[in-house]
Amino acid sequence: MRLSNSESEAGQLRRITPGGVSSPVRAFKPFPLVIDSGQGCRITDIDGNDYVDLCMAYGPLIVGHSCPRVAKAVRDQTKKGSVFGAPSHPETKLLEKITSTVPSAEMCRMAVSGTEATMHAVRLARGYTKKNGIVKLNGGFHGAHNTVLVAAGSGSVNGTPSSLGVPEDDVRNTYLVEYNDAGMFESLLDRNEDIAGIIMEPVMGNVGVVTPKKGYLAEMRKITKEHGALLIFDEVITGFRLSAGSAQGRFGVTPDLTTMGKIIGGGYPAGAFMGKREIMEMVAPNGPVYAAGTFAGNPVSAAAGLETIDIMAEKGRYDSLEKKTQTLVARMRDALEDSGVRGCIQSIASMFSIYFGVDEVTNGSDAQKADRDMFAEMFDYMLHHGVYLPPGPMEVEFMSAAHDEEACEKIAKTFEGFLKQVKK
Ligand SMILES: Cc1ncc(COP(=O)(O)O)c(C=O)c1O
Ligand SMILES: NCC(=O)CCC(=O)O
Repeated sequence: MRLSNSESEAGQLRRITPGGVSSPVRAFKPFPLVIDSGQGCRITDIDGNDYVDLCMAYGPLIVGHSCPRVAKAVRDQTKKGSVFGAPSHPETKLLEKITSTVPSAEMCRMAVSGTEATMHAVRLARGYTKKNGIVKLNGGFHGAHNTVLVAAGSGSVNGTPSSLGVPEDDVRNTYLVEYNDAGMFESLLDRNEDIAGIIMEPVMGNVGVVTPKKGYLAEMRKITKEHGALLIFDEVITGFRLSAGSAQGRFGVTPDLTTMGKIIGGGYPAGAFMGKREIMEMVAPNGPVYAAGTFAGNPVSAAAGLETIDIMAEKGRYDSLEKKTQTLVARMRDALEDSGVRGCIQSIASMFSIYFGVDEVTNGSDAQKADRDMFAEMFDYMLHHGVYLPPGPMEVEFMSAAHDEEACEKIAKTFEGFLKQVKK
C-alpha cells in the first residue's frame, strides 16, 4: 500500500497545525491519512487507496458519504444563499421535524456543534434551577468546553480539570458519578442541594459503546425529579441514530433537556438543545439565559440534516440498518470467541465497539481497563487491509445505511484475519 502522498502532506500539516490535525482524536502513528473523497461507506485517501469506513466522521453520516439526496438538498440551498443572520425555511422545517419527533423537544434552539449545544444546555440548567452543580459521568464526553472537561476519576467527588487552561473555579461545581449506578447519583443528590442537573449520554459513546442496565435510565429520571434536578440527555451521538425518537424514544425515558449534533446536520456543522417549554422559554430573547451564534441554524446544514432525517424516517430504514449491524457484530463476536483472544464487542442499533482484555464494560472505569495496545495493533492491521476505524479505542464504530454486503464481508474477514495473526 503506497501512502507517500499522505505521509508528505501529514508532514506539511504537522508544521502548520498542532499534531497535523484539526481535532486530537484524528491523530495516529506514524501519520494520519489525508482523505480525498468519500462515497457511500467507502473513503479514498490521496494516494488512491480505498477503505471501508467505520469511522464515518464520528457519527453524522448515517446515510453514508456524499448521499445523492443530501448533496442535492445542499446544492439547492447553496444556490439560494449560505447564511442570512435571520430565520430561514430549512431551519423552520428542521425545528418542526425535531420538535415533532423527539419526545422531550417541546421547543428547540439550534447551535453549530455538539459542544455548543451542551454548553448552552448546561448554562440553561443552571439558569433555570438557580443552582450551580453539574453532574457528569465518569468517561462521559460532551465536547471541549470548561464545565465538562473534567478528568474521569472514581467517586462522586469534585472534578479536577483534564486540560490545562481550565481554571479550577470552572470545574469546582462539576461532579462525577459512574454510569449504571443510580445509587451513587442519588447519594450525591442527598448530600448536595446545589445540583442543577446531570448531563449524560443515555448510551455511552466516548468510552466505546456502553448500554444502560435495565431500568437505569428510568431510575435516573425518577431521582432527578424527586430532587428537583434536571435530567439532560446528551444525544449528540444517539440523536436520530438509535431510532427516529433517538435514545429517549427507544428507551421510553424523557429527559428535561436534550442536546444533539452530528446527524441533525447531515454531515454539515450543526447542534441543537431542546426540552420542556417552560425551561426553553428561559432562553434569550424570551428569557435571561444567553445563547447565540452567527452560524446557528445555518440553512445549508439544516437542509442536509432535514434530508438525512427524512431518509431515515422511511419505513424499515432503522430496522434494516440495525439488522445489518447486528449480523456483522454476531459474526465478529463468534470470531473473537473462536480465536481465544480475550475481549468483547458491545453494540446497540448501528453502533459497536471492540474491547480487548476485558469481558464486559458497564461504565467508564471498566473501559479504562481495556487493552489499548492491542486495539492499536488491530487499528493498524485493519487500516493496512482496507478498513478505516476511528483511531482511538474509546470511540464508536459507526455503520450507515450505505454499508453494503461486500463491505460487511470485508470488515468481518479483515477482523478474522487480524485475530488469526495475534500471538497468544
Ligand atoms: C456525546 C457527545 N457530546 C458532544 C460532543 C461534541 O460535539 P462536537 O464535536 O460536534 O462539538 C460529542 C462529540 O464530539 C459527543 O460524542
Ligand atoms: N467522540 C469524539 C468525537 O466525536 C470527536 C470527533 C472529532 O473531533 O473529530
